Amino acid sequence: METALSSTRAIPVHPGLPVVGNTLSYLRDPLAFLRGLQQQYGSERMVRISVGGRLTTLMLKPEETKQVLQENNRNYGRGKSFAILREFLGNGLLTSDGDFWRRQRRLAQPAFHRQKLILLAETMISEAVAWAERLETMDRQKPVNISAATTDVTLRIVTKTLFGSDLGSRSSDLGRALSHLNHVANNAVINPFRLPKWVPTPDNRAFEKARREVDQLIFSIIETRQRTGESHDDLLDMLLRATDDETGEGMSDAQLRDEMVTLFTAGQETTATSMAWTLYLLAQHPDVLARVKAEISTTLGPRDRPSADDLRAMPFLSQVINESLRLYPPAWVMSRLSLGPDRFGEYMIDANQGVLLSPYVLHHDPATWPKPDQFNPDRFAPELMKDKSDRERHPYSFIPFGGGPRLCIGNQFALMEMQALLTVLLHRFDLQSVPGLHIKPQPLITLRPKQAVRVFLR
Ligand code: HEM
Repeated sequence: METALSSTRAIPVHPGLPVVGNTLSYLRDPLAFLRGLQQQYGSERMVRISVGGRLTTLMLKPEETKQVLQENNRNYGRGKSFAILREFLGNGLLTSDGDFWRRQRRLAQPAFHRQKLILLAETMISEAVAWAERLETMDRQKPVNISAATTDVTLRIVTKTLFGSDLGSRSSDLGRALSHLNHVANNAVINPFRLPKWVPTPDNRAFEKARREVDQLIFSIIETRQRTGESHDDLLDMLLRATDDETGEGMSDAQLRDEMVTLFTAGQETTATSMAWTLYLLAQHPDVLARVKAEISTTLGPRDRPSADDLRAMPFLSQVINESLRLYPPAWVMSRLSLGPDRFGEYMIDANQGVLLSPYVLHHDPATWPKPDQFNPDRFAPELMKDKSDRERHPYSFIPFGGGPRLCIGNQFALMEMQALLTVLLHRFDLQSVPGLHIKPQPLITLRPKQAVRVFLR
């Protein structure tokens, strides 16, 4: 014990201003701030920063990130930063912790197995085709707002794959109500002056109204399903029928509501944003675009509509998606709270400490990713998966979907959706950039393009 203590070294602390610490630098430009820390403290592997009155340890390397997310994951909980999300997601997979989370994850996991996802692939492909047809009716001389277009199509896909296609007019009501709730919640999360939810501010009232509307719709859909007993190939059905192997119990209606809203929220904006970034990058890199289009053409041959098998048979398309997720990971930071002490070599993190993990920082580490700002999908070619010293890249140097037991449950879903949309769109259209358009990332809850992405579809 004595040896362990004597070999402990203090984690470096980034100097800041009295009282506010590093809050202003962080708020001014979070991405530049985090990358600056990586440059300055990378060799120390972690650094302490003080943001919003709380000391947090930022992990700068894959090994320590892996320890938090995987090796010692039971030592880390969600912490306070998830409180606002919990207000509208309830106690769903994203916001719950401990044994409750473990049970929910066990129940939900089978719905995301590969074979089950294949059933959803057909819905994704049909929606992709309908999307391309809608885009075909637009004026080709004008640039298309691709951010709005990807929001629209991902909303349709997530509503259909979660709640099925038998909703009729309730489908668009539900899509609208959920995205409204999402929008209101986004504002709440980024508003530092938000008053407690019991104060009837316009924002709080809008939030309550949106939540009531979503709840009414979801509970009525669940009730119809239970009453008719009809079977559907959608996620709601899979979750309705899920029972815990250990206890034989299923989910309550309230829990189902929380999981459905969670899946919708976690799955829609992330995928829409990644799609917009990918199309932006492709429009800026005609050489890469030509290679993807050639791969799609060879795979599809004379067919217009891809099959689920086609989607998995295009390695270069997957490389492009990975490289886009590397440059612009929608979940750019993830936070945790330590439950007990944890040792990292010479460093010690005590109980009750904030820990920040950042896919964005890891994805831009020049030690692993030479010229990290360059878009180069060949980095993901199997023979090139090496770091600067020609070693295999550490698996945690690329974590757009997180890692360990809390790895994104929808990762395969999201990749399949992106593959379907990109395949159909790029097969039908030629993509061209709008001259002079250079878009910076804006780190909100997700890492969004700062302005709408516009491209020519010809
Ligand atoms: C490009 C798209 C996506 C990205 C980049 C992404 C990223 C992530 C990340 C990084 C986490 C881990 C968060 C943490 O550990 O703190 C996560 C968790 C989660 N994601 Fe995704 N996600 C995407 C799409 C989806 C989709 C399509 C769904 C559902 C249909 C989904 C559902 C979830 C859920 C439920 C969790 C919580 C899992 C748990 O803690 O057990 N995500 N996602």
